[in-house]
Amino acid sequence: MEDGFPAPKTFNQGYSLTYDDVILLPHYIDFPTDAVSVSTRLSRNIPLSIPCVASPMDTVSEAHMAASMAALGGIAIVHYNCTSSQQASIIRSAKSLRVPITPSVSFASPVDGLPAYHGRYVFITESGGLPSKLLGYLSSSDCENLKDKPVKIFDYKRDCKSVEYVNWDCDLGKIETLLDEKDSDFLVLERDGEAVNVVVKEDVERLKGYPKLGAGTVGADGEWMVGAAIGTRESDKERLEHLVKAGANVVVLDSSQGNSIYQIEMIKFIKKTYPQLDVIGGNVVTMAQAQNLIQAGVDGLRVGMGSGSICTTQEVCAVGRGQATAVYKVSSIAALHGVPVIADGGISNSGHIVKALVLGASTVMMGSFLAGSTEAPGAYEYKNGQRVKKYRGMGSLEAMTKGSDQRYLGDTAKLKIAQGVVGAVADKGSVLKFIPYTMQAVKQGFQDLGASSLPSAHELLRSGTLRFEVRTGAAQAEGGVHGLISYEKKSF
Ligand SMILES: NC(=O)C1=CN([C@@H]2O[C@H](COP(=O)(O)OP(=O)(O)OC[C@H]3O[C@@H](n4cnc5c(N)ncnc54)[C@H](O)[C@@H]3O)[C@@H](O)[C@H]2O)C=CC1
Ligand SMILES: O=c1[nH]c(=O)c2[nH+]cn([C@@H]3O[C@H](COP(=O)(O)O)[C@@H](O)[C@H]3O)c2[nH]1
Ligand SMILES: [K+]
Repeated sequence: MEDGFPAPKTFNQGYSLTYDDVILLPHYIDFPTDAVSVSTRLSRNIPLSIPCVASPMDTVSEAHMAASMAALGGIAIVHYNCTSSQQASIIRSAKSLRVPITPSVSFASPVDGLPAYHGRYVFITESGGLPSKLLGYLSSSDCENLKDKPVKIFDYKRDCKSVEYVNWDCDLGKIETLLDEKDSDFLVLERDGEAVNVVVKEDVERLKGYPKLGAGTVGADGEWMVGAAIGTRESDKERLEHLVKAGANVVVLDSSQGNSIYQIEMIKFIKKTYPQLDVIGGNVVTMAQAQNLIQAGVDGLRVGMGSGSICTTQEVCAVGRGQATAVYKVSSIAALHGVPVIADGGISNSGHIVKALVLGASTVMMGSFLAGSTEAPGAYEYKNGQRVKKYRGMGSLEAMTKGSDQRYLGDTAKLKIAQGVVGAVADKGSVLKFIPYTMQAVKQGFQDLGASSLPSAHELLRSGTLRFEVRTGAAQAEGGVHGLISYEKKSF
């Protein structure tokens, strides 16, 4: 008596399926939720304690995201829509944020006016950001007094004489004690003579209220592990040299279609030049694409073409694949070679994460899911009364003209075609809070399936014990909230 379909039968019917199209049939529970382990690998040699990766996008992954994802046991891949020295500086900065606090303050350079949105303080630094030399600061009441006046805030700053400095590797407990002892509202963390972070008392209180952090992603040097994205141009070889010097622990070759001569040559170059460095290739969605990159020597594969929330690739180029099918197909071949797979794009809830992992992925890479967090780059704005942050595709016109012109206007292509959009996502608070809750939900999904770990889920998948069904439109509607006049969706 057959009930549900095993994966090969579900995914070999000529349909491009995505997460919402399929549903997993529950199996047998013989362990508690807390017995589920979600520890995994990003690539051959990078272990993670949670399967979460922040996408290499300029509205997602910079220093604070990288430090916080590593503190959670995941990792971020720093984008490369900037100069190589800026990218290297983001990596160094992330590694200096031992306590992953993202301060609710703003930063300005000596030539700046009052920022439109400032938090409790505006800190003036040489570079207008961190790490940099601190030159002075203004409190929110100072800012109120200057409001609507066209001033250079540097002329009105308070000096740093009374500012308390502590070493960058100070832990949270010590920071808290020092704030009390010095009766100060904030402390500046410094490394090699530069301010690397500012910690305000209320941010310490907030951090203490978040779920307890587990094992972070720490490298052999005792610092956070941070990944970096690069392209496949000649100039990316020089960029990589800077990034490796800055301490990048893994490199992602960032392309929508990774099965190219450019990428294969780059993989071979990196494996020869930096044999200790893991290289993740992609993106791929078919077994043949994956096979080529595996043969070239990748240590991990990134899967997804057109599945991202800001992607227009499938519309513009007519190529891509439904993400559930893509993850299943690529993982099937990658597993034979021990190459971990990253399911990239299209994640909008914990159920999607469960599906991606159960279909064979070792991690999920997220853009929109993280872009509204405190840790994502950029300031919050208000749109129709809602607090939002900007989120944009790296193939959007706006992102392309910011830094990656060469990639698009390069040698042959003279006309720019966008493959992404610019948008905004709602404020979600800190990743340090919502990622642990999301992981708890993933563990509950695994428990329902009788999978106590990722390897056990993959074993259930390959043995045909896990059963799938494709949901009709009506079944999908039934699976969501329906039939109510109004409701509030609060997950935790
Ligand atoms: N996952 C997805 O579905 C998609 C992601 N994106 C994102 O947008 C960004 C840009 O993606 P792509 O346009 O695919 O970037 P890309 O850098 O791979 O490709 C841009 C163009 O440069 C060419 N190229 C690359 N290396 C070359 C070399 N050495 N010599 C000559 N030509 C070379 C490529 O063939 C392509 O025409 C990335 O951040 C990517 O992740 C964009 C579209 C889809
Ligand atoms: O077609 C695209 N045009 C773009 O401009 C673009 N920018 C990013 N990406 C890809 O989308 C992933 C993030 O997707 P989510 O927001 O759904 O997490 C990312 O991780 C990328 O794989 C793009 N795809
Ligand atoms: K899309």
